[in-house]
Amino acid sequence: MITRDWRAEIAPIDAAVAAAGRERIDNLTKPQGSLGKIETLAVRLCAIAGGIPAHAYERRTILIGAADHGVAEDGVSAYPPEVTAQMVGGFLGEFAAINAFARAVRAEVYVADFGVRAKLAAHPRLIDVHCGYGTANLARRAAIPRHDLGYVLAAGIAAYDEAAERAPFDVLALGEMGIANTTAAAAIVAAFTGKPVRAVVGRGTGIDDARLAVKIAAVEKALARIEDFTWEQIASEAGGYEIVGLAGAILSAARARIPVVLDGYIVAAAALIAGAIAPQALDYCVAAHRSQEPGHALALEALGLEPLFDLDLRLGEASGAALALPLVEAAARMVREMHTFAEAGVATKEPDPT
Ligand SMILES: O=C(O)c1ccc[n+]([C@@H]2O[C@H](COP(=O)([O-])O)[C@@H](O)[C@H]2O)c1
Ligand SMILES: Cc1cc2nc[nH]c2cc1C
Repeated sequence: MITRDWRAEIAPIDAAVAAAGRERIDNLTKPQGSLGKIETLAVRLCAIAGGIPAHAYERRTILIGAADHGVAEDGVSAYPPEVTAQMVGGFLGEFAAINAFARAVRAEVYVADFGVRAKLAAHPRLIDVHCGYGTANLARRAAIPRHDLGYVLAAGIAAYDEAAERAPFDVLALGEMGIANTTAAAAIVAAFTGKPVRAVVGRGTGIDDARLAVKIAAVEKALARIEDFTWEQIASEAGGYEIVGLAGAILSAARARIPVVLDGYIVAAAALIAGAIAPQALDYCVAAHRSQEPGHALALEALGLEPLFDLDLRLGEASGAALALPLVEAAARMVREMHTFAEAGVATKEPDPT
C-alpha cells in the first residue's frame, strides 16, 4: 500500500548536531535560557539544517489543504458544508484571515484541493490534487476506502512538489479548510492517543450542546469500527482527504529537510498519521500554537511537540502557523547573527558562591 519506504527516506536528525547548536546558543550574549522557546526552536532549526542554518527562512509558503467531510450531513458543524468551497474562494480571492496574516508575515499562500465537494475553477494559487468529492460519512462507514489511502498520500506529495515548484521555500506552514473536519480529527486523535472521546471532541466552529452530542456519537461510531489501530485503518475510518494529504506533505517536507510549521487541531491529526508512517518526520515539525480545541493539547503531547504560543485561536486555515513564521526567522537570526560571549568580549556569568 505505501509505495515508498519513508522510514528509509527521511534522515533522522543528528543528536550531536542538536547538542552543538544548544552549546552555541548557551554561549550567545544573553543569560542562558533567557530566550525560552525561541532557543528550543533554534536548536531544532540547527538539527534540521545539520548545523547553523544557512539563511533566515525568509522564503515562506503557506499550504492550505481543503476537503469536504460526509459527516457534515449529520449537523456536526455550526456551518453548512458549502462553506468549504466558499472559503477556498476567499483564500484565492485573498480576502480571508489567512491572506491578511500572510501579507503581515510575507508568505505565499497556496490551496490544495484534496477533496472539495464542489468543482473548483482553475486558479494560479490552487493546486488540483482532487481525490474525491468529499469523504463518506464516518458515522456510517469508512470515510476513505482503504485502497485509496496510498493515492491520497501521493496527492499530498504532489501538492508539496507543486508548491515547491511554483515558489521555492525554506519553511512550509500547513493549514486546512474543511467543514466538519474537527470530527474526523477527533476520531484520529482518540484512536492514536487512547483518550476518551469526550476529551478530544470540542466545539469546532462553535456548536451547541445538541450538535456536540451528535458529534460525540459520530466519533464513537467510527472508533467502534477500528480494530487494529494501524494508521491505515484509522485514516480510512476517519478520513479526511485533506488530513491524509497533509500527512503526505509533512513526510515530503521532512524528506527535503524543510521545517514544517503545524497549525491547529486538524493538522496535528495529520502529523499523528505522518508520525505513524515515519516517526522521525516529527523531528522536522514545529507546533505553532495550542488551539482552543481541547483535544489539541492532547494531540501535541502525543506528538512530543510543545506549541510556541497560545492566542486562543480556533480558526484553522493556517492562521496560527502563519503567525509562527516570524518566530522561525527570529530564532534563525538569533543563532546566525548573535555573537558569543567570547566573540563579543562580554564578561560571562559570575560563578555561584559555594
Ligand atoms: O485549527 C483548529 O484548531 C480549528 C479548530 C476549530 C475549527 N477549525 C476550522 O473550522 C472548520 C472545522 O470546524 P467544524 O466545526 O466544521 O468541524 C475547519 O475549516 C477548520 O479549519 C480549526
Ligand atoms: C467562515 C469559516 C472560515 C474558516 N476558516 C477555516 N475554517 C473555517 C470555518 C468557517 C465556518
